[in-house]
Amino acid sequence: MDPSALSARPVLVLDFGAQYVQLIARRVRERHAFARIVRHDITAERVRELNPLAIILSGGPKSVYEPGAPQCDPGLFHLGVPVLGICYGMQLAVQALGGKVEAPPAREFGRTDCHVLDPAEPLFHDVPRDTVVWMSHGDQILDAGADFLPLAATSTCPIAAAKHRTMPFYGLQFHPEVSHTPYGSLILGNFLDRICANPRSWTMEAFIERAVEQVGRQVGPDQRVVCGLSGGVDSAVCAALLARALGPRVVCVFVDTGLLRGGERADVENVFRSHSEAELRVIDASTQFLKALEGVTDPQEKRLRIGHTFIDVFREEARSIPGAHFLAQGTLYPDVIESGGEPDGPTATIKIHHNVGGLPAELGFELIEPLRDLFKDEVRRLGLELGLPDSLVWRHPFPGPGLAVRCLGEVTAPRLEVLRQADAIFLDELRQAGLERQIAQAFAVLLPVQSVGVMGDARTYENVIAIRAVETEDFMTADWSRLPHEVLARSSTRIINSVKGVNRVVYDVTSKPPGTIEWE
Ligand SMILES: Nc1ncnc2c1ncn2[C@@H]1O[C@H](COP(=O)(O)OP(=O)(O)OP(=O)(O)O)[C@@H](O)[C@H]1O
Ligand SMILES: O=c1[nH]c(=O)c2[nH+]cn([C@@H]3O[C@H](COP(=O)(O)O)[C@@H](O)[C@H]3O)c2[nH]1
Ligand SMILES: NC(=O)CC[C@H](N)C(=O)O
Ligand SMILES: [Mg+2]
Repeated sequence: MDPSALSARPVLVLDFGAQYVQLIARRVRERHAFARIVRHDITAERVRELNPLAIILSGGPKSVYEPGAPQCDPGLFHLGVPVLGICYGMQLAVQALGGKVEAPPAREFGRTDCHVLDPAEPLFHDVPRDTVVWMSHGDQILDAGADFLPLAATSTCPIAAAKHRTMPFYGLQFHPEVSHTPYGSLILGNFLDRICANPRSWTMEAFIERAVEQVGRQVGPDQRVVCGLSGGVDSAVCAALLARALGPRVVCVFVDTGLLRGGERADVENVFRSHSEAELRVIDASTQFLKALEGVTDPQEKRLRIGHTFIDVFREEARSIPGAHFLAQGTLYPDVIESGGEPDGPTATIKIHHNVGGLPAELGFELIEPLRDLFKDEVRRLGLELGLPDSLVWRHPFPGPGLAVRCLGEVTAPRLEVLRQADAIFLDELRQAGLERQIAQAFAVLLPVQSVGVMGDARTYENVIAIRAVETEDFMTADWSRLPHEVLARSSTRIINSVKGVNRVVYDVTSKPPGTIEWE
């Protein structure tokens, strides 16, 4: 299925390496326009094919005049599509269109007072003339040339915003996407609504309609869909959408990988049967997964093998489902971006998500991934819209590769058991402290190192468990939770006292970035 077929005309966000490029995409979506992040060197020809509503050029760490600084196809400026350049993006466009960019003596970082020059300018509609913006730049536009009209200024940056006099190009030296620019979201909204005539069609109701129609068209009346169901919110929402489109032609398959948490299998069965009438098959493939992981310690290799084993299991099961040509998965936008290698997507591979980069070349199925364009918070809103219970919609995510990517080093049954016990205790402590909803995801990790301890007057040399709790909405960025010390203390004591083979517990205080949520 064409991944963008379900979506409205996109706002393409060209990624020049900005730390929070996803934030731009999310802000655009909050304004009911469909944002897609693409590589900075996407060709003007490809952009024309994608028929975008607008183009946004992101910020970036380089200086536009440096050799090797990332460029964009200059043809973009002549497509007649409105372009908004943010920081690096503005500097790049102004340089490409005849202006001059340099590093002035004073750099600007953080909150800055900004003066809007013309209150009638649509980009600044309803924005106070004197406002605060968030700056983060060492370079700025020294001379925009005769073709640009300055729109705003700060005390050291005379061209804090500008527009081209004849082409639909707008530039902002400051960052409208961060919450420290109080009117930033409004400015982005003005760009979309007043300059791009945004039809505001990116809503979850409209999404459901389009998705149901698209899936109904794709799957013939005698064909059936195998839907990988994990108990997580993504696959539950995916299954609910498919059930709406196809009724009993959806068969949900839950795979017990042997990499699940304690009690997970029974939980998933209970929850699913209580809210869905679709068929559910539960398959125990734990031996197969453990065998595939034997001797493997490299994180990417683990993910690849897990992705392949999932497909083997789905294929085997599909043999007993007549007309099962399709495999549906609850793949989300972050899974796709982080796996890298998407045709138009940004290039860096962070990790191979088992359900994207981990798939074998010969799948044997046509994939259906109706959530492939959505962020997690959007999937949750979709779930609520589809009538799924709160308890399911707000479940913490659990990755398909499961405990395998939290069992650092080799994955063996005894090591998994140590991890499973420690994880259950930590989650139980969080539940008892009433912290579950405020935390986005929490888990234990078994490290491949041993440390010295003393227990009952005797020396020990045993495993280390790391515990991790993070807060985030979209799982693209995250901060570690400031858990109360008592909760950490109780978790640590209980884990060491009751899990055999563990003598030390540490708490992970790394945000994302620079860390990722999982350790592998
Ligand atoms: N144990 C499993 N059995 C069958 N399919 C699975 C299993 N684990 C993962 N999948 C498939 O892989 C997809 C991606 O997994 P992922 O963990 O990202 O999503 P999820 O489990 O649906 O939601 P969440 O992110 O909330 O855990 C799932 O939507 C599902 O289709
Ligand atoms: O189904 C999945 N297959 C995977 O291969 C995978 N890797 C990470 N995750 C989950 O994605 C979110 C972001 O995780 P990271 O910050 O570790 O990339 C977190 O919620 C992770 O648990 C995965 N889910
Ligand atoms: N945040 C940015 O985009 C910075 C752009 C450029 N590197 C500068 O310092 O001005
Ligand atoms: Mg999951």
